[in-house]
Amino acid sequence: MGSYAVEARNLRKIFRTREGGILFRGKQREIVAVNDVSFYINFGEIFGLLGPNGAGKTTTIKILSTLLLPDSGEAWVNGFNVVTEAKMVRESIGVSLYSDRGFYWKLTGRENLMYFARLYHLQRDYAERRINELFNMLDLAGDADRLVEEYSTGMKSKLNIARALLHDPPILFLDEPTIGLDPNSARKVREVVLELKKQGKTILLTTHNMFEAEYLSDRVAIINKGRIIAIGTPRELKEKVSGKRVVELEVSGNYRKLEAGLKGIGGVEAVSLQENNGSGYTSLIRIIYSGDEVLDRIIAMLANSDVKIRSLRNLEPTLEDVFVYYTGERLAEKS
Ligand SMILES: Nc1ncnc2c1ncn2[C@@H]1O[C@H](COP(=O)(O)OP(=O)(O)OP(=O)(O)O)[C@@H](O)[C@H]1O
Repeated sequence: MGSYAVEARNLRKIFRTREGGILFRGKQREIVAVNDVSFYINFGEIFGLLGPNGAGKTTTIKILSTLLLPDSGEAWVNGFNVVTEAKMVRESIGVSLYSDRGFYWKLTGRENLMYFARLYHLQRDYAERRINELFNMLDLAGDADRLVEEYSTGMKSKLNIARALLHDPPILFLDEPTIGLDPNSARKVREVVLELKKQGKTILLTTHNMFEAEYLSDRVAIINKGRIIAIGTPRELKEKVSGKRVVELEVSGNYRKLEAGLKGIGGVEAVSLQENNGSGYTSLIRIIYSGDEVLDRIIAMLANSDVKIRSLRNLEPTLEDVFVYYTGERLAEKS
């Protein structure tokens, strides 16, 4: 446990809620948000937790940040136990949670960071220098003295990351660092993540964007419904689907009726659907298959139905296909 930056062993977290909320006290429901999750992160590594909404990524980060207690299992961060040595864990980490932007809107970006620096008992001189450094690193220098209420989503996200870095922690947890950002801000945040790695930081980031996971991470854990379904370098993960072929068909019409038939074609290994591909009219079917002539059979089946093929693309397998291969579902393609 001492030799890893982060180690999680069989973590499990169950939320118990009541249907209908507080007013209508309905049946109790159990949600296993994190189910037997184990992984380690080496010092200096960027580790991506990739999974769709509700997969358990944020809950895992909250357990590792000491914000939630696990129901069972153990975890260590920087060698410290997240339950029994929570204070030492908190001193070792910087956390940027997607849901928590908690800034004072009527203060400037700089004043906000100064406030948090005081909360961390940072020396004033150090804090002033560090805040300037972070504003420069995040391309926020020009906006440092504007009120946070005037900040765009991207600027608030960057300020959130700056706050996590104030005390220069060796380990960073970034929850969906680029979600909702415009492409330029997202690119900047990715550059900053790589720069932080160069400085020797260990970074755990969550994302539902497979390109981001692949681009940034040394190793990736794919998580779905609370369980880790595969772990490895992006290359190792893609080897699980190497040798297989991937075709993406854009179709219009009622595809659902055909789904079982397509899955039944010999050589078809996984079929997944993304409905209403932006336009609202078409769906994207992604099919992983192996063997010759399988594509001909797929096309023949579609041609004999009332579904119309709008376009067809052969693709190189990606992490998305690893996810599809294991789950038969698609990652939400928002970003
Ligand atoms: N406080 C809570 N009470 C009840 N259920 C919760 C609570 N927090 C999370 N959950 C549930 O636990 C599951 C995992 O949620 P979590 O936020 O960890 O997922 P996630 O992978 O981070 O997804 P997202 O990207 O949507 O945040 C979900 O089903 C969610 O509804």
